[in-house]
Amino acid sequence: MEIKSIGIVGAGQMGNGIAHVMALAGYDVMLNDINQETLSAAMETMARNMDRQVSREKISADEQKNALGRITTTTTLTNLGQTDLVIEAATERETVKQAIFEDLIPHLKPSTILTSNTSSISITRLASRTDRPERFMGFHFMNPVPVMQLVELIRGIATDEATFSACKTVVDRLNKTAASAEDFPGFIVNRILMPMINEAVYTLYEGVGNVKSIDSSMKLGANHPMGPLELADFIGLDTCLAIMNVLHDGLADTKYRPCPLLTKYVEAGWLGRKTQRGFYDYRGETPVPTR
Ligand SMILES: CC(=O)CC(=O)SCCNC(=O)CCNC(=O)[C@H](O)C(C)(C)COP(=O)(O)OP(=O)(O)OC[C@H]1O[C@@H](n2cnc3c(N)ncnc32)[C@H](O)[C@@H]1OP(=O)(O)O
Ligand SMILES: NC(=O)C1=CN([C@@H]2O[C@H](COP(=O)(O)OP(=O)(O)OC[C@H]3O[C@@H](n4cnc5c(N)ncnc54)[C@H](OP(=O)(O)O)[C@@H]3O)[C@@H](O)[C@H]2O)C=CC1
Repeated sequence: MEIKSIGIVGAGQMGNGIAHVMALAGYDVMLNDINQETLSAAMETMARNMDRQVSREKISADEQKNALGRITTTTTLTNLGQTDLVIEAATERETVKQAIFEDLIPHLKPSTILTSNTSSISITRLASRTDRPERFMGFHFMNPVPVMQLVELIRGIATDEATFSACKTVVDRLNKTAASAEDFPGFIVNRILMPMINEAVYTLYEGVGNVKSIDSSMKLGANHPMGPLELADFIGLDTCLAIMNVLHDGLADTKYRPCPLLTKYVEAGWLGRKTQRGFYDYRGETPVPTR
């Protein structure tokens, strides 16, 4: 089945990045969020990110105009029912994702493929609550979506080959690279990346280093493009904590216990860049470490 239209649920940093690349690749995109302001902010972010691509001659002004014209926004979830492929990119909480799929199901075409951009939650469990586990899978983009090359494709226990192949065709059309991962907590990237970030928070918690020395050490000593605490702020500390909890619960091993300092930042509402404060304070000209 050929995918022509794509519904995206959640217009946060991942949702707007996914809409951006899908529209540039020629898909009709319908972007949904519970918040009209979030939808307006997402359209502004996409226009700004495409402006930068035009100024660097990665895309033409016409391509930008056509891509932005292919995106419609809606606060009514059920409007996504007639799209060919739905990518759920709402907050990393299983109850939120389940409620979205439950509300959407009565309005879907029989052929619509359902996917989730979840960073860690069981695809098989999400699929089992829908009417179409064979047409359900994980479609996991990396942040920032317009820049990162990888998309993890995760089959649930019931996902059929036609669904996998339709999603793989979409990844190919985006000129990105698909990696197939089995459905275990955190899949591949976050199974490896998130314990490193959590360990960086323990290194801070135990006073082995401060925010600046930990990030500089990993940038200059291991050639990472961002230090682990800077990266945690970039991903969102709520998302990092949610992923650690899924690893901890799902793999039942104490080595995945979330650092209490990570929990404390999330309890404070210091979620990183998206709330302007996390391991760094972003409210001034340059980011200032908070510890
Ligand atoms: C949590 C999960 O489930 C999975 C995940 O996503 S894990 C997180 C994975 N992501 C990472 O690890 C990112 C690590 N960081 C990096 O790779 C780099 O720091 C970075 C690409 C984000 C920025 O790179 P940089 O060299 O410092 O900045 P800069 O030169 O300004 O930007 C490089 C390019 O990225 C673009 N870019 C940067 N931030 C962007 C953003 N937020 N959105 C869109 N484009 C962006 C720039 O426009 C620039 O594009 P061109 O090459 O086309 O000119
Ligand atoms: N951040 C990252 O680096 C990565 C994240 N992911 C995954 O992508 C998903 C989204 O993460 P991210 O974009 O960072 O998170 P954000 O917090 O930036 O965005 C989530 C968005 O979903 C909205 N939302 C919440 N509930 C609903 C709902 N019922 N219907 C529609 N929209 C809703 C939120 O609205 P409001 O703010 O009003 O609550 C918010 O706008 C998560 O599953 C995350 O694990 C995957 C790869 C990388």
